[in-house]
Amino acid sequence: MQVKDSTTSTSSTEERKELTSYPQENVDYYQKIKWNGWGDTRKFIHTLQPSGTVAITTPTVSGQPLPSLKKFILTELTINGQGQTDLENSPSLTVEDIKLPLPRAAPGDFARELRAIFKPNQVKEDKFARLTHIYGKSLRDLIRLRIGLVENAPDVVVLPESHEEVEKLVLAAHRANVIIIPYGGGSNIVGACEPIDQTRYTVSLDMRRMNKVLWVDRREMTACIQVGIMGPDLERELHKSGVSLGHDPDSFEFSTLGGWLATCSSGHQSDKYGDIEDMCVSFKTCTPMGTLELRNGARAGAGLNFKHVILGSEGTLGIITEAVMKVHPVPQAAEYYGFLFPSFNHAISALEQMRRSEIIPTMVRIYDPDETRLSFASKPSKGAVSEFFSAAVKKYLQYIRSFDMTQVTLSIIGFEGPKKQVDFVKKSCFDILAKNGAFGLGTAPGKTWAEKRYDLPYIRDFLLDHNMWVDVAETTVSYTSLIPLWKEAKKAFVQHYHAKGIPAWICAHISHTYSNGVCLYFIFASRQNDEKEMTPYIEGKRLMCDIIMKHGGAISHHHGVGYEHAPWMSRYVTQGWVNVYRKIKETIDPKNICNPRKLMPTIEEEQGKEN
Ligand SMILES: Cc1cc2nc3c(=O)[nH]c(=O)nc-3n(C[C@H](O)[C@H](O)[C@H](O)COP(=O)(O)OP(=O)(O)OC[C@H]3O[C@@H](n4cnc5c(N)ncnc54)[C@H](O)[C@@H]3O)c2cc1C
Repeated sequence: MQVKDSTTSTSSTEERKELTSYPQENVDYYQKIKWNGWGDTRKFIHTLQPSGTVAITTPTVSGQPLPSLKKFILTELTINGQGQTDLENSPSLTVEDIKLPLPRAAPGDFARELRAIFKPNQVKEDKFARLTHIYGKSLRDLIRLRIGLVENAPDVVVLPESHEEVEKLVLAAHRANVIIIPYGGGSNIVGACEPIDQTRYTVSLDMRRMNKVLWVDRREMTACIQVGIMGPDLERELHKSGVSLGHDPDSFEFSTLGGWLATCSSGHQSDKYGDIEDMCVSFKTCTPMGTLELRNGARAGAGLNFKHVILGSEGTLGIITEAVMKVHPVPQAAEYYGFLFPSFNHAISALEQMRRSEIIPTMVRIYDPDETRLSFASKPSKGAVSEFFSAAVKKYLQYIRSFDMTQVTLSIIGFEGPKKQVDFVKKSCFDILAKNGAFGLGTAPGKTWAEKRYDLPYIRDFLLDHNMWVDVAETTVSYTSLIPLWKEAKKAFVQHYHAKGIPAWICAHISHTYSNGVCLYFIFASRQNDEKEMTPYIEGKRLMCDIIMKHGGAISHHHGVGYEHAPWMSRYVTQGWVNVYRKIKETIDPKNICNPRKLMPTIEEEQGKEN
């Protein structure tokens, strides 16, 4: 093993600079995204104002107060009502404070081959480029960046612009035994892009310059797309031809088509348009054994569907460069409504009835009572009239409809498609909702949800700035196991931390629905200790995964595996399939250069010899 020196590598001032404003053309995405937090460097900054109120700055509003958020945090993150009286400060280190390991020397002819394949501005070796391609956006990643815990880094970041360049690079890397880690938006939260092998020269392959829609076929309703394209760019380009992909994950603004395919991603409207694997027709994958392609076509019954060997393979079998995706017309109507139910059970009962009726909305999100309260507490004040209306609704529900206000459950339900279809589906669903005690809030909450749907993750940065942490766990679970899992996970999580004298808070929502189950998504929070130790957090995450497995849930519905979930994979897919995967990997990538030590545990890890 090579011994690393912890000195910083050199870089030009221009490349090291984090951008806080960027009208410039030709700025790469990694320079526009927060290196130690979520999202765009220019917007969605939560701050604590001198008055003590939390405020948010967005591209359009500066310092908009969120009057209830601080009180909510201080009263909810407690043990038996006892907790902090004010928020503490825990600032992050700066880029300059962080020391990266020195880059390893490129083996053999590899450096010369890189220069032959790529233009100089496609190959970055500066500190900022290397630093921003080490981690994804998991809590563990952000904490390590904020405290400067960096043990390994890619030696070079390469930004390809075509399939042919990737093809040549992979073959050169195979010859030289160089590791390649594909990097899309870097939005994964499972350690999927992190270089773990410290012995070999490592390339982070940033796909985001491969961002073109190559063609749209309006007859077959398909589009061929370079997979480094980010969500908003993709939809903007498709809309020019009157079509849409309809894939809208919470990370939409900062993730790529390639990342979605490689992690089996799922978007808000998956109930109608399907998950990413349903939308995908074919793609090209550059592997050390050459490029693997699939035929286009509506469907094939000729043997195994090899599409599924690559989908979800998280860069461990090769690099996806271009994909043919199904598209659909930009919806004529898109209507989103808010409802309040007397309880989580009432909302689930309505959902099951809608599913059984086979007339289903485009999206159903159901927030449990704790997340309902978080949702209301994170809102900006809308003024006196709106506040009066909210108070009146509350009184009506409490005294006329006999709602127990501690159990109120918010749901956002959306309908998209041709207007006639939307009206038909809406009518059927509204009848079912009414029979299950739902109180309609109209389109205002739906509109707010649609406008703010990408904003919630920014709160995590604010919590980290104030010595707290928040993380998530999600799963697919059957209707039968849904409530038992929800109850046990919430109770066990809080008990686990309280037993150690640490405050804890947990909520959940249903984010995707199927005829045989749902995606149940937990959000949980606690306080950091002064040393920023990750053990307490990792214990909580393990606890959640174990409970999910106990109730027959999937180890992930849409966040993927990386190395975070790899320890559960033998139990989840069973050992037989782990062995099959290993044989496929050996065949396609015999030197293990493609994103090693992700997705499945190594034999040594299984035998407990490595962590
Ligand atoms: C705030 C937040 C919200 C999120 N919400 C959702 C959600 O609603 N739905 C959802 O599905 N996920 C969600 N995620 C998880 C994450 O956004 C998804 O896993 C996403 O698909 C990752 O895409 P990416 O482009 O960022 O990929 P990256 O994070 O860059 O990479 C993910 C994995 O894919 C591999 N990879 C990337 N590009 C390629 C390629 N071209 N060829 C081969 N392998 C490749 C990488 O090597 C890595 O293993 C969320 C994450 C965050 C932080």
